[in-house]
Amino acid sequence: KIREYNWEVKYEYKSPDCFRKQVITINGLSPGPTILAQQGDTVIVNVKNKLITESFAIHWHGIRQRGTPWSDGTAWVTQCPIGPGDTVTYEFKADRPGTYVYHAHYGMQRTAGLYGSIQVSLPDGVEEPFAYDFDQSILLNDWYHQSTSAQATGLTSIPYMWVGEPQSLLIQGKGKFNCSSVTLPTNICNTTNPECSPYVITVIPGKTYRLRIASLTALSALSFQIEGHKMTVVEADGYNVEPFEVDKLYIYSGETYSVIVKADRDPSRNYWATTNVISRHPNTPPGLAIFNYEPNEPQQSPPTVPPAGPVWNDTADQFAQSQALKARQGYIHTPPPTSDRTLVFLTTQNTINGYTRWAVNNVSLDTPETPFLIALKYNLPNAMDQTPPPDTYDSLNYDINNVAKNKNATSSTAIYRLKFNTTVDVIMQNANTMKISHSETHPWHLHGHDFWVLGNGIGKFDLKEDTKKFNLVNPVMKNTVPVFPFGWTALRFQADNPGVWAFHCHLEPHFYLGMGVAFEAGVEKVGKLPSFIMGCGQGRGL
Ligand SMILES: O=C1O[C@H]([C@@H](O)CO)C(O)=C1O
Repeated sequence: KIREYNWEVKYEYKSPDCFRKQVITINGLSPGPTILAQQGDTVIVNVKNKLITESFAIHWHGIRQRGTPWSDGTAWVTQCPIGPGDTVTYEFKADRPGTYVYHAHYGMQRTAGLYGSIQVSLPDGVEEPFAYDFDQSILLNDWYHQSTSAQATGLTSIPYMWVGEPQSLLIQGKGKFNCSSVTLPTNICNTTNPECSPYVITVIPGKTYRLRIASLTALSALSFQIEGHKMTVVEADGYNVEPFEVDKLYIYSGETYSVIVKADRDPSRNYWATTNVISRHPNTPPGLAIFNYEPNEPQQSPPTVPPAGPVWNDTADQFAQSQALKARQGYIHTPPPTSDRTLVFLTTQNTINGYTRWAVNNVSLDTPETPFLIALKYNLPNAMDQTPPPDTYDSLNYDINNVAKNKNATSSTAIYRLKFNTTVDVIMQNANTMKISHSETHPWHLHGHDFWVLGNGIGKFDLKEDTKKFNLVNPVMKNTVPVFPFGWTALRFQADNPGVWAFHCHLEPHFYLGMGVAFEAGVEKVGKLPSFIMGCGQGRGL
């Protein structure tokens, strides 16, 4: 079947957390419309850019884009940004069931509100291995009052102006900023504005719910919980996982989970659904929604105080959830037993000519003038740097637990070229930032593929010993995975999707500052590129 959507993208004033701000909307909405498809459907999205003076690109996060690498929507990797006034058509196959998202992928534009959910259901007659009565998408986000361009300008200025912690957390686009903490006229900040009434999840007593929870935060790692209710995790990034019960779900930017919740508590009252910042020292109040039992008043505040979130820096507990994720029996995709190439990626915070950047093996990714897919498909060698970035780092001499002696890095538009159909291991190694005794959690997202998560640990990855401990029996497959402070995460994937694909930290400021790479495989097999991606650099007129 074909699922066709017509979208207009434009700025509107919105007050998602009671503070009025210019927000990028789709058909007047942020979050935008949910894309609903069935496995095997073709999704067509006609998007008109009505931003007047700004371009964009939209990434379909978790959709592999097999056969349509030009529809991946990643500015400078798979396409030129779409200019004001243009209408373009993204077309792709929803080839796997599961929970996915879409979002802007140009500069830090995701932070302006251009995002939404994608639900891909199973074909008729095929059943999930878990039962539920109703299905609902819940998008979690963090929210800044400063505009995207002001944030981006600060990050690329000398001195560096860090974006800081977000002002609020949004649950399905709704949050509550404490307007009385600032002196602003009530037309700019007003907590009684109905636009920022809490999001309500309405349930029927006794029924079972599948909540499809996704995080598209700019910066924050989150925990999510529903007061008094246990949640059973059943899906992660489109794959069935061996069910496990939690009272709070840790979720990192770019991840999606399905949890099963039973509405089996005292139905005479409502409950809080809350989200809290974890992994970074929080300076953002929790996000609150109402878990409403019918027929209680939806907006009726629960009689209790919202449950406290988990301790923000309990890395062991966060790590434990990652360890608990296993492929579900009967749904295991067994990884190849060995890999053809191993990339060891040390990720660091650096300076380049006085600017703060992030780098992989000391190379910070620069944006080319001609998107990689166009440059490689048309063999335009002077469109990008040709010196291959390094496969590994000097692990013998690099101390991941201390600030680097030499903080300098280089920047480059060179990418990794993988042999088509080979198996590639990527070891993500986290290190100390430029601040003493400080390392952050980074969620890494791979475009165009899902990867097996073979293992993770705290400390420096030991190529000999840790490789032996890889889980080759029932590793979960994902498209986004956290790498914990001072820790490592090992991934394996098959370079079997012709195209050029970004692999990057999903935190907006970090990718913007170069924390990513691009992988090419089988680009000669890519079909004719559509003209809508070609409007910049050497792609013009080809
Ligand atoms: O990229 C970052 O910069 C700041 C800090 O390291 C310097 O201000 C921070 O917390 C980041 O994640």
